Amino acid sequence: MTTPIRSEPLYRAADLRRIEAAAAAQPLMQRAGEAAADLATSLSRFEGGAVLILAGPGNNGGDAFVAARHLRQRGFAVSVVFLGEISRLPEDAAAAYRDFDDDGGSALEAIPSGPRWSLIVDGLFGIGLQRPVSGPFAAMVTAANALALRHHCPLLALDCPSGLDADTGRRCGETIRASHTITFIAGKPGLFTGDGPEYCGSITHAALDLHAERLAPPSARTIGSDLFAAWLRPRAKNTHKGSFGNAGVLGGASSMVGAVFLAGRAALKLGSGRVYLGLIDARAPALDPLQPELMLRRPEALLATALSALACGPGMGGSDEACELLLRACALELPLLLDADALNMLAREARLQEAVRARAHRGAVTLLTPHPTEAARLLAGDTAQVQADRAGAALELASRYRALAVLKGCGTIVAAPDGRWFVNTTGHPALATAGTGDVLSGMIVALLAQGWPGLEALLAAVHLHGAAAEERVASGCGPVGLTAGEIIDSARLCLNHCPPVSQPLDCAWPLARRARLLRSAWLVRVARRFACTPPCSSWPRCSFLPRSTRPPNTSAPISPYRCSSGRATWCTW
Ligand SMILES: NC(=O)C1=CN([C@@H]2O[C@H](COP(=O)(O)OP(=O)(O)OC[C@H]3O[C@@H](n4cnc5c(N)ncnc54)[C@H](OP(=O)(O)O)[C@@H]3O)[C@@H](O)[C@H]2O)[C@@H](O)CC1
Ligand SMILES: Nc1ncnc2c1ncn2[C@@H]1O[C@H](COP(=O)(O)OP(=O)(O)O)[C@@H](O)[C@H]1O
Ligand SMILES: [K+]
Repeated sequence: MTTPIRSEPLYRAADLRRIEAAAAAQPLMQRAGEAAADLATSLSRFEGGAVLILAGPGNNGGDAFVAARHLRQRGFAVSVVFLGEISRLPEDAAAAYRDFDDDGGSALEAIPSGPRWSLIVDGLFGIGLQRPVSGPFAAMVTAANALALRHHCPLLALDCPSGLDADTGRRCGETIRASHTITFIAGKPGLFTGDGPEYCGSITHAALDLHAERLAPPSARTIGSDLFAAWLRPRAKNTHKGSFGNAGVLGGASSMVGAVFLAGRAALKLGSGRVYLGLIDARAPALDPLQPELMLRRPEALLATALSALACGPGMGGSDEACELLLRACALELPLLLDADALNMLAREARLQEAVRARAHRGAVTLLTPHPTEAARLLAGDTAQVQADRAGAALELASRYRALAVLKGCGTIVAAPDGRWFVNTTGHPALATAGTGDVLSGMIVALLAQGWPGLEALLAAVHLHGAAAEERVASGCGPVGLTAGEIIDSARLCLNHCPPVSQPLDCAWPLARRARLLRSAWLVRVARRFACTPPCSSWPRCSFLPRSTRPPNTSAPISPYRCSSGRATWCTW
C-alpha cells in the first residue's frame, strides 16, 4: 500500500509563466534538457541505441534540442525531426538548436524509416499548446504513437504529452500517448485528471533547482495525507461510541436499497460510533444481515434522530416524498452530504437550491459529490463540457451552491467555495463499477460524524477511497470485477495505516538536513518543531523512535519521530 503522503503544488500555465519570469536569469532550458537526457538514458532499452526526438516550434522544442545534444554526447544514435522554421524559434530554443547544430547534430524533416527505436522523445508542444494538434503535427503524433507500439519502446514526453492540455487534462486533437512524462519546475493539473493519467504514463518531476512555491503561489495541490493528517488522532482511551458520532444515510427507494447499505457499511468501518440508515422503500428489510450493527429506520425517524452528520442521496429516487425529505434534511444544522439522486433533485428543484444556499448563510456545511453527468445537470450543461474543464466545473459548483464540491472520476477534483482546489492522484479504473460512489459517501459521512471539518473529510475520504481500490487491485482482487463492497475493508486498512501527523514543510528541510549533518540533536528538534504543522506545544521534550517503527505504507527512507504529546511526524530525509 503506497499512498502519496505529501501534497504537491500544481500550476496552470499562466501561473507557471510567473515562475518563468521570476527565474528568467537561470538556464532553465539547459537544466530541463539535461534532466530529460538523464531520464532518457535510463529508459532507453539499449545503451547507445537509436533515439527518435520530435522537436516542436516553441520552447518545448528547445528542451528537445538540449536533450538531443546530451544524448548524442553520450553515444546514442539520435535522430531529431523538427517541424517548423528554425528562424522562428523563440530565443532560448534557437540557442539550443545552435548548440545542437554546432555539436554536429542535424534536424530532419521526416521520421527516418530504418532504425529500430529504443526510445522516442516527444518535444513538440508543452504548456504553450494553443489549439488542437492537426495537420503535419498530428501526423507526427500518430506516427510516434504507432512506432512506440510497433517497436515496443518507451515514449517519453517532455513537460507534458503533446496534445494534452496541461491545465485541464483534456485532449486537444491528436495526443502523444506517453509511457513516461518528465514535467519541469512543478506538476500541472492536467497531468493528473481527465485524460492526463492515461496519456502521461509514469510522471517524473524535475524541479530544475527551483522552489516553485517560493516564486509563485500554486494554482492547486495534489491530495496527500499531510493535508488531513492532523485529524488522524489516536483514539483517546477514555472514550465510548458516543465520542465518535452518529452518522446517518438517507435514501434507498424501491429497488435501490443496496446503495444505502453500501454507504452505511462504509460509514461503520470508517469509524463512526453509530450508523443509522433511513430507507424510503416501505418494504425495505428491517436489518442488514451482513452488517447487523447498522440501525435501520423509517426516513422520518432518521431525521428525528440526534445525528452528527447526514448523507442523502444513495438510491434515493426522485419522488415527491424523497424531495420533501431532502428539504427537511436541508433544514438540519448538521454537516450534510448530497450525492446521487439528491443531486439530481437539487438540479431540478429551485426550492432545494435555495435551501442549500441558505445553509451557507447559517454556517452549516454542505458537501456535493457529483460524477460528471450529475455535475452537468447541476450546472445546466453537458457532460463533455464538465470533462473539458473538470477543475473549472468543480469550482463553479462550489461557488454556485456555496458548498464543498467533489467532481468524481479519473483524477477527482475537490473544490472549496473560497477557490481552493485539489486533485486526487490515488484511484483506479477498477472503481468504475456501480456502488463505489455510495461507498465514498459513507466514508465521508463517517469522518464528518467524527468531527472532521468538511474539507479535510472530503480530502481524506477521496484519497483513501482511491488508495483502497489500488490496494484491492494490488492484492489480486480486480481490476476486472472488483465490487464496491470489497473496497470498504481496504479503506479501513488505509485509514488505520495513514501516518497521523503532517509531513514536514519544505522550508524546514534544509535546516533539518544541515542539523543532521552537524549531529546536533537539539537543532534537529528545532528544525522538526518548525516542520510540524500545526506545531506541537511540547516540542522540547520530543524524542526519536527507533527506525523499526517505520510506518508500513511508505517506501521512502523514513526517520520516525514522536513527540511526547503522542503525535508522530514522519520525515523522509
Ligand atoms: N516555463 C518555463 O520556465 C520553462 C519552460 N520550458 C519549456 O517550454 C515549454 C513552453 O514553451 P512555449 O511557451 O514556447 O510553448 P510550447 O509548448 O513549446 O508551444 C508553443 C509553440 O507551439 C505553437 N503551437 C501551439 N499549439 C500549436 C498547435 N496546435 N499546432 C501547431 N503549433 C502550435 C505555438 O505557435 P503559435 O500558437 O504562436 O502559432 C508556439 O510556436 C514548456 O512546456 C517546457 O517544455 C523549459 O525549457 C523549462 C523552463
Ligand atoms: N476510471 C476511474 N478512475 C478513478 N476513479 C474512478 C474511475 N471511475 C470511477 N471512479 C470513482 O468511482 C466512484 C464512482 O462513483 P459514482 O459514479 O457515483 O458511482 P455509483 O453512483 O454507482 O456509486 C467515484 O469515487 C469515482 O471517482
Ligand atoms: K511534449
